[in-house]
This record gives sequence, structure tokens and C-alpha cells, in this order.
Amino acid sequence: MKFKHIHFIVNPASGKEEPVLSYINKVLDDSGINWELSITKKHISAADIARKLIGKTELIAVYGGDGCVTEVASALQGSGTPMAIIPGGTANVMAKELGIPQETLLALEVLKSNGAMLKLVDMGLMNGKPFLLRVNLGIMADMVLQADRELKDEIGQLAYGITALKTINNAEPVKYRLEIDGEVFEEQAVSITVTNSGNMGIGDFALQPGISITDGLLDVILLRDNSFMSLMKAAGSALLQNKTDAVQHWQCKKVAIDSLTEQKFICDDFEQQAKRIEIEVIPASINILVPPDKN
Ligand SMILES: Nc1ncnc2c1ncn2[C@@H]1O[C@H](COP(=O)(O)OP(=O)(O)OP(=O)(O)O)[C@@H](O)[C@H]1O
Repeated sequence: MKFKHIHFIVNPASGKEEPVLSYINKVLDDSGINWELSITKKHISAADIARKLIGKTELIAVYGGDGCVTEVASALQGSGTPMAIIPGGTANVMAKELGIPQETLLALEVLKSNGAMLKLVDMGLMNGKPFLLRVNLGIMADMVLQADRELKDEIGQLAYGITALKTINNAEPVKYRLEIDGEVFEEQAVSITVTNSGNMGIGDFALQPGISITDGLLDVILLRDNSFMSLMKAAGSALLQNKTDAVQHWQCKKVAIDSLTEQKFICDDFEQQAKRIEIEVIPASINILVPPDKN
């Protein structure tokens, strides 16, 4: 895949501290690719910049964390303008999901690689707002919400692990009513994840077997309790990619989750609170550049 023009959107405040400008220049110097760059600011989001670039460049390359990546994907969704990901954040889950190298110089090489391909991936819509990775309620949401910036800057991804240990102990099961493609389930759970992507950002582990970002389906994964045995079974099932009775797993196009009281949840990087969450898949909505053999 050869591009003549690439526009970079760089978040200068994202997790990695490295001379990204000089890296881009070094890698693209002799490539024949004409490139430009815009920088996000606190009040000018990656989405604002991406929207203005639709139709004005052949490829938008985002350097930032999953927050920026989701913003750009949401802005470009359905526009036909493709995007590339240069992982600049802490976890970089979407890059891991797509097999994009974590190292900046290697990820930049993909932009000029003849074998690189565009992959058409699904997105989700949560109460009308597009998302790329997942919606988390319960333990998984608390884990992300409580891993603060300072800790992430100091120890990177380990911050999520440390906060996980704290939040798992305090988790209280909540009663939910789930409507999954029209079928109703009354369930008690300490964690519900509605996910588009399998990768969790921890090594190459997927949350459950069979999750695909291109299958036109969302995966609803429910953990009923936080007993040691259930947690071990859930972790074992992620490691070995097999099924377990500790975890309920549905695949669907549409799910509505109701609870009696407002629940905090996290949709990609955004924290919210609601009693009812309606989620549906938007199949084949954004083209993302992936390295050779990752399509
Ligand atoms: N110039 C800037 N100064 C400060 N914050 C910024 C700037 N540009 C963008 N942001 C903020 O950065 C956040 C998005 O960060 P992004 O997801 O790219 O990186 P990250 O936080 O390192 O990722 P991760 O979640 O993996 O740690 C948004 O909240 C956005 O408002």
C-alpha cells in the first residue's frame, strides 16, 4: 500500500516521552511520502482535527494513546478516509489488537511498507456515541478509573494491575437486566464488558476466545462473582482461550443493560454514569492500516 500524502495527528501529552517528530522525519525522509502534522491541545481534540482533514489527505496517522485513537476513528467512521496508529500511549490496546508494533520507529515503518494493508474494522455505538474497544461496568471499569495518571506515568501498565487488586476485593455484585438481540436475561454480576476487541492490552491475551473486531458482532462478557475460584477460572480461560462456567459470554448485534441504580461505567476512555446503556455494533466502519500478514 503506497500513500503519497499522510497527515499526522500528534498528542504531545500522551504516555510515551520520545522525539516523535525526528522519528517521523527519519523514517519518511526518503519514502517519497509528503507529510504534514497537527498537534492536539487540551481544547482542540484529535477528533476536531481529523474531521477537518476528511478528503484532504490519503491517510491520517494518529500518534497517541487509545483515547486519541478512538476519537479519530469516531470522527472518520463512515467517511472513507483511512487511519494509521502510531502507539504513543500507555496501554495502546488497539495497536496490539491489530498487530501494529508497539515501538514507534517500527510502527512508522508500516506507513511506507508495500505489504501493509487496510483492515475494515467494526465500531460500537453506546447511547449514540461511537466507540472502538469496549464498554466496561463493575470491576473492569473501576480498575481503569482508579489507575491515575501519576501512577501510569511512573510504572506504565502495571498501574492497572495494582489498582485491579484493590478494586476486586471491594466489588459488590449488582442486579442487571440484559436484553441481548431481543432476549432478556436477569443476572447478578461484579463485572460486565461489552467488547468489540478481544485484546486487553496485557500481552497478547484476549478476554475470551472467539472475539473478533471484524465479525460484525459485539461480545457481552459477564462475571457473576469475585470469589477467588471464579477469578482464577476467568483468568485461566483468558490465558488458555477456553470456556469457563464462571463467565457468561454472548455474541450479539445489540444489547441493552438496565440496573436499578445509576452505574459508573467506562466507554473506551470516557467515564459515564447511567441506569440504562444501549449498545449496538456498527459493522465495517473504519479502515485502519495494518502491517503485512495482519489482515
Ligand atoms: N496538548 C495537550 N495537553 C494536554 N492534554 C492533552 C493534549 N492533547 C490531548 N490531550 C488529552 O489527552 C487525552 C488523550 O490521551 P491519549 O489517549 O492519547 O494518551 P494517553 O493518556 O497516554 O493514553 P493511555 O490512556 O494509554 O495512557 C485526552 O484526554 C486529551 O484531552
